[in-house]
Amino acid sequence: MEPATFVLFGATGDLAKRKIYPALFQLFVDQKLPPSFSLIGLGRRGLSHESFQANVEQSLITFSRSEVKDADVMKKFLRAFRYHVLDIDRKEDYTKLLRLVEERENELNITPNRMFYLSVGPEFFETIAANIHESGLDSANGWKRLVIEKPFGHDLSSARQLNTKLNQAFNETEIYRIDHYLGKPMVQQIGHLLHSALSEQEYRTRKIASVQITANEVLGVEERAGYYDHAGAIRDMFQNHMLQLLMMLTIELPNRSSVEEVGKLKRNVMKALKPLNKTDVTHHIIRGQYGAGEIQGEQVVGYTDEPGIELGSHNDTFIAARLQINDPFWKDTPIYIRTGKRLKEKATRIVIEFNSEGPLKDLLIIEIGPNERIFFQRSQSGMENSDVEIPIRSQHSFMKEVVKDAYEILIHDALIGDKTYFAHWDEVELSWEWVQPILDAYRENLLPLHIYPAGTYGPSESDKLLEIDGFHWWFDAKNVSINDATKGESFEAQKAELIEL
Ligand SMILES: NC(=O)C1=CN([C@@H]2O[C@H](COP(=O)(O)OP(=O)(O)OC[C@H]3O[C@@H](n4cnc5c(N)ncnc54)[C@H](OP(=O)(O)O)[C@@H]3O)[C@@H](O)[C@H]2O)C=CC1
Ligand SMILES: O=C1O[C@H](COP(=O)(O)O)[C@@H](O)[C@H](O)[C@H]1O
Repeated sequence: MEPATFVLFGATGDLAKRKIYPALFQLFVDQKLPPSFSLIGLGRRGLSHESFQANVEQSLITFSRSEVKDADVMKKFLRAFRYHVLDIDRKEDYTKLLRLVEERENELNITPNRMFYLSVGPEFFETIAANIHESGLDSANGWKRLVIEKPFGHDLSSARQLNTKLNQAFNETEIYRIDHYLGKPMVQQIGHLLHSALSEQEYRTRKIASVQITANEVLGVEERAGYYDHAGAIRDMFQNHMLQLLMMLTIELPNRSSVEEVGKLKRNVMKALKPLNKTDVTHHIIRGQYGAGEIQGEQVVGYTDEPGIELGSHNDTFIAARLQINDPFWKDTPIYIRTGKRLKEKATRIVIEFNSEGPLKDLLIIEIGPNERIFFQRSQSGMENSDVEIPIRSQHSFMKEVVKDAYEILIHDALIGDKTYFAHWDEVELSWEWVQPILDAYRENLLPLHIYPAGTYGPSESDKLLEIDGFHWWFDAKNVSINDATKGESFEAQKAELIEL
């Protein structure tokens, strides 16, 4: 791996502490960082190199998943860390930063490969990219990469404008847009797993009746009111993570696919998605907001009583949607997506329901979080019994190894220059295009805002969205719980057999 300098904007922030430092440390322990690695942390607050290193150490002690918490190993890792005071708007701070970066490159005798990681609010992305360019930080004789956190824009036009600005300093091949769902090991495999799991016959005869993609959260808005109250579930989760899950599920990736192939396949899915207009939205989208309720035995306040939330806010904390992909394979299969905060349980999962006569349904279940697994199950709606799980034995490493954190995978990919599991501009733009009529309908209040009690599965209208098509959400406690699986029949063809992928 080539040597590199990791220039981290927002080095004193929450994401850096909880995710970026632990991921880098794990890569260090696994010997997956470049041998000559240097990190320069940036922020406004004045810190010495030593106190910065001490803060990073503290975050490793609190958040690292590594079993190695040995003081000597940490010290060795922390030796690579320096801190520099920088105000994003002050051009002279970038000139000083350039000097420090060059000094470190000379000390370590490394090629000036520079990775600029923007772990700061999105309002700063344009300014930082422009100042990097003007200061000459981007013009050394090595590679340069820009890693940016979400959200990428606030709507279609702001996303386009942001992209144009970033392109003045970095070209598309140098921009790495993080969507941490794309770093989840199961998500990287889902298209492949789905297509391998379906037998040839099922695949050809198109027996899939429906697809459900769920990302339920127990957490509320927490300390992020300022951001979330202007984003809502639609921008925070749906436009990015949920549509990425849809793309990853419905493309079939050849084994060694290039970044261009992946981008093209994902683009095709988004282009085939039947567009909504403002008036269709009412039939396809359910908007919700949590009220007060009980979560895991504790009373919690409603969204509008959360600290920092605007009085009478109409912001959405839940969205459910019915989508349709107009391509030969998926055209008759409704796809339902839902995500929300303050729901009964944390669960990110995909359920594929197969066509069948009678009450027993054959399901393929792909659990993405909190645990990762994939299995077939025969289930009966509304009953406490459902049947034998047929786990799918996979050769894929994630089934055998400790599951890696998405940030470990994505930071490593960025360091080696692999953009496969980053959001490409075309698909980001197409996602905003699809979502824009919903944003318009929200703004014009064309869609009711359903208040749901915290600790439930969202507004009952989200159930009706499926009921009119003859379906229901699987595995809500009122239907069948995955954990309550008991004995019964299993898929005839796969009975008692593990399925090898
Ligand atoms: N936290 C999370 O779980 C997630 C965050 N994100 C995204 O990551 C990014 C960072 O979020 P998070 O870490 O939570 O934010 P925080 O508010 O915790 O941190 C913001 C960071 O930006 C720095 N900063 C703010 N203003 C300036 C300025 N004018 N000049 C220089 N530095 C500045 C702060 O440093 P200082 O105060 O020292 O100036 C601080 O290090 C955001 O884009 C967010 O949307 C994405 C997914 C999850
Ligand atoms: O990006 C975000 O994701 C988290 C949910 O991520 P997960 O990996 O725990 O499923 C969400 O809580 C947050 O609001 C959002 O910004």
